[in-house]
Amino acid sequence: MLSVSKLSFAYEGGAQVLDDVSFDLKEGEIVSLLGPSGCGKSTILRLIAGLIVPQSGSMKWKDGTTPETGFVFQDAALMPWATVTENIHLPLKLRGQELAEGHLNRLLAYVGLSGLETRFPQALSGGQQMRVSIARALAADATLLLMDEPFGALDEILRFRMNDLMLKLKAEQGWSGLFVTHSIYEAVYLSDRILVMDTGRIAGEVTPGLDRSLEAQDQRSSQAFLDAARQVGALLEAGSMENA
Ligand SMILES: Nc1ncnc2c1ncn2[C@@H]1O[C@H](COP(=O)(O)OP(=O)(O)OP(=O)(O)O)[C@@H](O)[C@H]1O
Repeated sequence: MLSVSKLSFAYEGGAQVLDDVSFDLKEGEIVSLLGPSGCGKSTILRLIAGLIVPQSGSMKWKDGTTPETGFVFQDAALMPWATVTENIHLPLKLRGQELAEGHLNRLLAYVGLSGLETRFPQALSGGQQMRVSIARALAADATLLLMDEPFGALDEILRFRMNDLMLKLKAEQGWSGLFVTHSIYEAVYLSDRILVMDTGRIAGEVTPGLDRSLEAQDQRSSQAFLDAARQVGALLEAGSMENA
């Protein structure tokens, strides 16, 4: 779906943030970017979203066309004056498009928000707000989701539930995702591949290869899970030793 090659980037007047970053994202894959604070994870998402432009390197989309992209951020970033339905609708409305009622209802059911259509964000829990944010990202039939620590502010139980929801949605809808997280366990559970970053570069790649036919609990306690977590930990540790 996307081939990123030798991407280098520095913010204006600042030091080099990314140095020669290359990776691929295949269709239907969730790839996580994991690494220490300030290593450049969000910058990669911003480059892919086209919000900033690299000084060198290339990003090539399959067939040469940018896919329909949805964004999910750490803060659900909902409009406080708009209901659940209106918030989900908003990005499409801004583009002059309507969301068919059947599609809206399906999305609400997917993310478990049926019955809360007329609620305002302040009357929703953190997890419910995040689910509105996910439904909003999916409303335009996104084929790529760019997610920047979407569950960082949630407690662990809710985070597990949201991780399961993402896997269910991905299995049903087939989008691809680039996912920034600080959590090794979340990355291992959610990802087809994990790109472990060091300052401005990709230090290594881990492929968890979990057996998705197992129950969530069994996946999380499987040998494959533990091995992947250990590999990610070792790559992070090696990076931090190098920078010490
Ligand atoms: N708008 C900006 N102008 C100048 N420097 C910036 C800007 N945004 C980020 N940076 C710097 O670029 C580097 C990478 O930032 P980035 O947000 O990509 O890191 P990150 O890995 O996502 O960090 P975190 O995990 O803390 O969110 C950091 O040193 C940061 O201070």
